Amino acid sequence: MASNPLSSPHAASAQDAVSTPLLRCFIDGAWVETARTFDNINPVNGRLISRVCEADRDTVNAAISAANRAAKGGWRGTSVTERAALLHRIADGIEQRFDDFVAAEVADTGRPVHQARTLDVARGIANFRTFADLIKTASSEMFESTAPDGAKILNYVVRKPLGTIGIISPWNLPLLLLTWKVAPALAMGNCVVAKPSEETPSSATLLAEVIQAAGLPNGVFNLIHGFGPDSAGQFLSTSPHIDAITFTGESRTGSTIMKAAAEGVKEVSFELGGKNAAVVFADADFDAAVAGVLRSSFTNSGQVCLCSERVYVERSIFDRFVAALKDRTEQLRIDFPQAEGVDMGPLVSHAHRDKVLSYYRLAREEGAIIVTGGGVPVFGDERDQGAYAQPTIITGLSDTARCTREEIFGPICHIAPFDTEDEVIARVNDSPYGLAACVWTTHLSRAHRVAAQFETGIVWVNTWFTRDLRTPFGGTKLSGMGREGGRYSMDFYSEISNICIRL
Ligand SMILES: O=C(O)C(=O)/C=C/C=C/O
Repeated sequence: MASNPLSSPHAASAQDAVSTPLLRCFIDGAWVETARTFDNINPVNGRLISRVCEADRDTVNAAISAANRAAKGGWRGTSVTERAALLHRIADGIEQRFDDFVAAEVADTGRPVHQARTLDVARGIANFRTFADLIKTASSEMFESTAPDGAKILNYVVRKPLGTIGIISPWNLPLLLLTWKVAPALAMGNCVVAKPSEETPSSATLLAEVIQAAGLPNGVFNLIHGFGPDSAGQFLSTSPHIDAITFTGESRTGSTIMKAAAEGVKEVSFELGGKNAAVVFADADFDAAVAGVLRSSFTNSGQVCLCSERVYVERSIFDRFVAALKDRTEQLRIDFPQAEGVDMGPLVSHAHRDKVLSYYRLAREEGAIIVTGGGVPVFGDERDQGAYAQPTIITGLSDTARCTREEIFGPICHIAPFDTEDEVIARVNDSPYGLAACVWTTHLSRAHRVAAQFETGIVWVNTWFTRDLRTPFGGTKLSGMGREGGRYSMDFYSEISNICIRL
C-alpha cells in the first residue's frame, strides 16, 4: 500500500511523528485547527488512526462566510471552460494521489482495497470528469412564439449559480458520495461548505488538499469536520447564509434537516434510507441471479443505500435458490482489506455493528429462521477488536416484521417466496421506502411491466448498481427528495431563470 494518506503536510509534523496525525478543517484556503478534536478509529482492529478537528459554530460560520464572499467574488463569473478545466485538474489530482485516497478510504472503513480502487476512488475521479464534460456540452432551452399582435416573442432559459451549497455526506461511500455532490455544485458555479461523516474524515481531507493544489480560489471549497446534532452538521444546515442543502444519509436526519431548511425556504436534495427489494422470477438466469443477489446483499458489508435487504423468489425455485445463496454466502472471504480475494470487511464502526447485531437478535425474537450467519466471525487475531459481522440470510418472517420493514444497513437479507407477479409487486411496494429495486428475469416484457410498477426511483433489471452518471438518481417516499445525476444535478445546483424578449 502506498504512503499513508495521513502523512500529508497537514498531518502531524515530523518532530511528533510518534503522535497521532491531526486532520484539520479547510476554510478560505487555509488549514484550521479547532479547540476540540475527536478520534478516528480503524474498524478493522479498533485502533486510533487520527484525531480530527471538530468545527464549532464559529468555525462553521467562518466557512460559510468564506463561501459567501467567494460566491459574490469572481467564481460565479468564471466561464464554463474555466470551471471544466479546474474540475479536470481536481480529477487529475485525485489520480496522481490514487493510492493515498485508496489508503484513506480503507483506513476509515476497512473495505477491501480492490473495492476502494475500482469503486470509491474511480468514481471520485469520474464524478469530476463527468460534470466537467457535461457543462461544456449542456444546452439551454429556447422558445419562439408570436404575440396576439403579431410581434415575435423569444423565451430562453438561463442557469445561474445558487450561491453557497451545504453538503453533508455519509460514511458508507465517503469519497464517491462527497464528490457526487461537490463536482456538480462547483461545475454550476457555486461555492461549497462540505461536512463529511465523522466516521470517515480522511478522504475528504485529501480532497481538500487536492482542491487547494488545483488552484481553486480561496473560499470556493471549504471543509468542516464534526458530528450532526449540536455540531457542525446542525450549524451548517440551520445557517440562514447557505442557499441549498444536499444530504445523503438516514431518513430521520433528512427530516430534521428539512425542518431547518423550511425556515429559510432552502432548496434540498435528499438521498436517504431504503429497504430495497430484489425479485427473482423462475425464468431468471439462475446463476446470474444468485451472484447478483449475493452482490446486492453483501457489497460493502451491506452498507450501501441500494443494497437488497428484502429478496423475493418465485416459489418454484425458492428452495434451490436459498440453498445456492447460502452456499455462496458461506464462501465469502471476510478478511483484512488487503487480503487476497477478500470479499467483505468490517462494518464502519463498533456502534454501527451493535445496531446491526441488535437486528440479528431481533430477527430471532421475531421468529426468523437463520439460514446462515447471525453473529460475529471469530478470527483469533486483531480483527476480533474490529467491527466485523457475519453475512446473514434469514427467512420465515412476515412482511410486517420489523426486520423486513426497517432499514438495517448491514450484511443481511430476508428471503421469501412469492407466487404471482401482482403479489410480488404489491409486496415490494408495501414499504415506507422507495429507493431501488432489482428484477431478475429473462422475460423482457415482464421486466418492463414489473419495473414500471415499482414505487422506487431506480430499478435494475438483471444487474445491480450499474451506473450511468447522466441518469436521474434518487428515491421516493422516505428514501428522499429530488434527483441528482446528469442534467438533474445541473438543475438542482442552479437558479433557473426564464428571460422573455419582445423582438
Ligand atoms: O452511485 C451513485 O452515484 C450514488 O449516489 C450511490 C449511492 C449509494 C448510497 O449508499
